Amino acid sequence: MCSEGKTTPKIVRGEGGYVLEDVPHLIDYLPDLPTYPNPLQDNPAYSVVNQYFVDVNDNVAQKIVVHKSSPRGMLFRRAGPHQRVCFESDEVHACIVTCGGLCPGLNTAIGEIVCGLYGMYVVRKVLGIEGGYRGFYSSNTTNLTQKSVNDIHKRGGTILCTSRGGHDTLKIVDSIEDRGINQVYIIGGDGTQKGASVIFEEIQRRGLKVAVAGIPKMIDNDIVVIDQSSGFDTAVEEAQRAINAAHVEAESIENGIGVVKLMGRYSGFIAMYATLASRDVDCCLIPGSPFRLEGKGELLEFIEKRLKENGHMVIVVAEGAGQDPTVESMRSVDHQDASGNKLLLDVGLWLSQKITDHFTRNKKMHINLKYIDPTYMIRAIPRNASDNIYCTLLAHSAIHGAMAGYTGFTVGPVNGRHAYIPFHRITGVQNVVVTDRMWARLLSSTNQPSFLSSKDVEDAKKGATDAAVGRGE
Ligand SMILES: Nc1ncnc2c1ncn2[C@@H]1O[C@H](COP(=O)(O)OP(=O)(O)OP(=O)(O)O)[C@@H](O)[C@H]1O
Ligand SMILES: O=P(O)(O)OC[C@H]1O[C@](O)(CO)[C@@H](O)[C@@H]1O
Ligand SMILES: [Mg+2]
Repeated sequence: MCSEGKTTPKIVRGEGGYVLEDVPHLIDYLPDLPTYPNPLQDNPAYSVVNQYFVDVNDNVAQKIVVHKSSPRGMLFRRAGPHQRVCFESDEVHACIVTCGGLCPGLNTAIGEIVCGLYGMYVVRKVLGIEGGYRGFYSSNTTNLTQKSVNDIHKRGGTILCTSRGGHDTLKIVDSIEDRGINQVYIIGGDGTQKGASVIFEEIQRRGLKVAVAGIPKMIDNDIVVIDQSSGFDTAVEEAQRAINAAHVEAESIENGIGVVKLMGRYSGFIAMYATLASRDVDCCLIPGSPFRLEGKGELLEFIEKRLKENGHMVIVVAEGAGQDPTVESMRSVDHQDASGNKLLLDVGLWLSQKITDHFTRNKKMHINLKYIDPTYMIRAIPRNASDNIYCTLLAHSAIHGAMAGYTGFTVGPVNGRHAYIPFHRITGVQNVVVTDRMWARLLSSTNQPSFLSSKDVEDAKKGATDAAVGRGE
């Protein structure tokens, strides 16, 4: 595995505090590249729409809440079809790969890249790389056609299969070069985008006319800059079913406790949003907001209090929660998956055991605890309607960008508008739940204590500032 790319940021400054963080373009290292009229101008569907093409000077602002005296913030290039493209239709040989964990909407993204290339740009050569990054050099490939992807958007998973690890940059780029591929569409999470970044670096170093486009997917919502990652909405919706079940079980028995563990290795977005959406949850625990079990005002005391008040309670715990020293014992510190991600032991099981032990030990109350772990169920399902449309737009934006010659970018919505974001802006830092207004809404909705000491509050505030700096805000 290589480290992230070292591309120098392409910053364009103008009057009035204008700062564009542009994405690389093939012309940056292939200055004589010819351009062609975009075939969309003759497409009966698109030619009737006013202003279908984006202006090359259209930008999207990262910061939309500004202060009178504060800097205006960074701009990104607006995504969309351009009047001129850098590829002729019959010269395009595209490939698509899916990497990392599953996520609802992967098949939509694959299908829409294929159909978009065929339908909008009259491309006829699209290759599916099977089994993630290692598939470039060790697996089969499959020819993708509009017919072969016809109804895959209705299915969960990825028809191309996926994997962790196996990112061998040189072998991957050799394979791209040997096969004559000139557009690479890479669908995956934060790790995948890091991998895409180093592939782009190597392609640029070799001076190849190959556009590399990243399409972000991940249920954890841990990619910075973009508003929200695709698949997240579906995962939150599916998590409701587990929370409902926990609630029904808990309220139907004396002193019932339902514990639901939701995915989120480093970030607690699924847990936080699923809790806010449900309103049946009494307590939500996420990474970044430490809690302790024993002691005044701590978790076990709160559970006892809530049971006395309501007779039942529901706890949602993100899988990455409980990483502070108090619960250090449950962490498998030395273990990593093939991609280098930290492997955790089951915080839900650990917590359930601790709660049960506590109430058995002090004999004050007989509790009935049910532990529900819907882990893979929330990501192995087909995408919902909104993620389907979202993935369609991501795929189309990626195609338009690659056809226009942009490269080394991830596409995604920034304040509601799709933009091209240079890889390095999203690979350096991970998106985590900042204990800000949304977290305050959650605390107020569940009426749980924050479990934070004054030192924790200080640390959280510092963490929030650092995270904002990391996100470039
Ligand atoms: N720093 C890196 N450099 C090169 N490749 C990387 C890097 N980090 C991760 N990768 C590769 O990216 C692929 C996916 O990474 P990972 O397993 O972390 O999933 P992800 O894309 O973050 O998705 P998710 O976390 O949502 O499951 C793997 O094949 C991994 O080898
Ligand atoms: O078991 P796997 O496939 O490695 O996936 C588990 C991980 O996937 C994620 O959902 C990211 O896709 C993490 O939250 C979780 O830790
Ligand atoms: Mg990841």
